[in-house]
Amino acid sequence: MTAEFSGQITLDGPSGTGKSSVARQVAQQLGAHYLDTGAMYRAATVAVLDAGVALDDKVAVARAVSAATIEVGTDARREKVKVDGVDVRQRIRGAEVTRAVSPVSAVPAVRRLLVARQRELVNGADAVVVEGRDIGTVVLPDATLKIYLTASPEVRAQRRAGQLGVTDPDKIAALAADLRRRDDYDSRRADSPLRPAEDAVVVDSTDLAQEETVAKVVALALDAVRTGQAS
Ligand SMILES: Nc1ncnc2c1ncn2[C@@H]1O[C@H](COP(=O)(O)OP(=O)(O)OP(=O)(O)O)[C@@H](O)[C@H]1O
Ligand SMILES: Nc1ccn([C@H]2C[C@H](O)[C@@H](COP(=O)(O)O)O2)c(=O)n1
Repeated sequence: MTAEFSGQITLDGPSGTGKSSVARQVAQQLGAHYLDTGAMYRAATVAVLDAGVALDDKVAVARAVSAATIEVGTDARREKVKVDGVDVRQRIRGAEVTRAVSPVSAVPAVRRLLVARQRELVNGADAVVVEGRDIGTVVLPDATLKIYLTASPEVRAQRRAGQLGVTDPDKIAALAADLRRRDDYDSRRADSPLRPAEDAVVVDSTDLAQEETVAKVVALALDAVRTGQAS
């Protein structure tokens, strides 16, 4: 563990670029807290699905999210995601939630609720790594270091296949289509679309091993603290 870092690191980027894996490891190496904001939108989606409301009924969607108690932890070594006291760590990664999360997260009232919660969770932490889609642009615009993580669509689909143990080429093609569909939705929405912050450092991990990506972000973070700026 390196104890030299204090401040906020944001890690945004498209689906399957490795944000969660990299952010968690960077946080562990820097002794920082870690917040997975995608898990918060996924937990909100569980609440919406369980309320049985139509995904295009924005008022009902926001009401369902507001009525639920969503708990997401910030310990980089122990994942905690609960909805109304129920552990949903596995459920939020399933196909039902993954299909519904983009429309739920595009509802402005849902974003207002969760962004406020995200700021509450990280403010006060001496060191924190926060990953998502709008962290550098909206949630923490004054962060110490902003990273925008990318990788080619082919590599992202292969990584997701490896994560799920999928080898059938047709299924890998379906995973690639799902990544494209989600990125398209997340980048085209009106409220807080996926895009790099103007002052973000773009890290292309296409040809990097995960440990190399982590090492690069850790080096940038320590450099940002030393020089007082991100790049
Ligand atoms: N160079 C690399 N950098 C980051 N992750 C990598 C790398 N190589 C392989 N991976 C793997 O890619 C997979 C996808 O990573 P992860 O789930 O962290 O992505 P993500 O961007 O958080 O995805 P999503 O936005 O869909 O939640 C993981 O199994 C991770 O270990
Ligand atoms: N800051 C964030 C984080 C996530 N989302 C939305 C868009 C994603 O498709 C979905 C799931 O995120 P993942 O777990 O795949 O990182 O949540 C968002 O809009 N803003």
